[in-house]
Amino acid sequence: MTPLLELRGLTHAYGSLKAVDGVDLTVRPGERHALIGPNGAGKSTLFATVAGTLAASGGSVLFDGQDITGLRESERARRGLLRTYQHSSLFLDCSVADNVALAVQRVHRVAHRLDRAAWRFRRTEAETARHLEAVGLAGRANDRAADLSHGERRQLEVAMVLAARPALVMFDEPTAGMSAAETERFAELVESLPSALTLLIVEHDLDVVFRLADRVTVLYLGRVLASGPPERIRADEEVRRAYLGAARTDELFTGDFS
Ligand SMILES: Nc1ncnc2c1ncn2[C@@H]1O[C@H](COP(=O)(O)OP(=O)(O)OP(=O)(O)O)[C@@H](O)[C@H]1O
Repeated sequence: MTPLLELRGLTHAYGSLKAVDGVDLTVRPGERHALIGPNGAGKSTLFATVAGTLAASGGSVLFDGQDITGLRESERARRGLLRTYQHSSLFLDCSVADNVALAVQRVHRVAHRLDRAAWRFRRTEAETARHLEAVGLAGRANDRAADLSHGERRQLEVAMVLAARPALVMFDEPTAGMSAAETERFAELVESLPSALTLLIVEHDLDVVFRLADRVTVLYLGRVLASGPPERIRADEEVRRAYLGAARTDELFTGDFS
C-alpha cells in the first residue's frame, strides 16, 4: 500500500543545529501515528517542516506519492494535509457556527465557484451542522467562540479542520493545557473520527499517545530512535533511556494503557 505520508532523509537546520536530522518515516492511510520524544528532540520542528510552516533544509516530503517538499503550507492544505496550531486560530468574536461556516466556504469557493448563492448557503449550513455535531458542539452553535472553554476551543478547531476535507490531520500537542476531563473528551473525539482519516499527533501526554496511536515514532536529538506499534515502543530499552533525566521517568511507561 502506498504510504499517505513519506519522509525521506528530512532535515531542518537552525544555523549549525540540525534540529531534524535525516528523518525517514512512513504513515499509511488510516494510521494514527504519534510522534514523541523528550524536550528538544525535534518534534515541533519536524511537524512544522512536514506541514510546510518551515522549509526543509534537506530530504523530501511525499504526500500521496507526490513530492510536496517545495510547496507552501496553503498548497499542502489544499491537497488534504492539514495541521492544527497550539495557539488558537479562531475568530473569537464570531459565533461557533460562523467559524466553521467560514472554513466550509473556503473549500466551496474553490470547488463550487459556479454554484448559485442560495444553494451554496444551504449547503454550508448543512455541512457546518454536521461538523459541529461530529465534535460535540452542536449545542453551542450560536455562542461566541470567546465564550468556549479551552477544551471546547480545541474541539471547534477540529471541526474547522474537518471542514477542509483533510486526508491527513496533524495535531500539535492537542491536549496541552487541558484539564483531565477535557483531555478525556478530546481523546474520545479523536477516537470517534472517521477511521479512514489519517492522523499524525505530536503529544506529550503518553497516556493519550498509547491510547490513541496504532504506531509511535520516537525522536531523539533530531533522529528517529524507534518506530513501531505502541507495545514495542513501551518495551524498548533505548526509548526508556532517552527519557532518563526527565521528571518522573519511571512513571512514563508504567501507566495502564489497556
Ligand atoms: N527557532 C529556533 N531557532 C534555533 N533553535 C531552535 C529553534 N526552535 C527550536 N530550536 C532548537 O531545535 C531543537 C529542537 O527543538 P523542537 O522545539 O523542535 O523540539 P521538541 O521536541 O518539539 O521540544 P519540546 O517537546 O520541548 O517542544 C532544540 O535544540 C531547540 O532548542
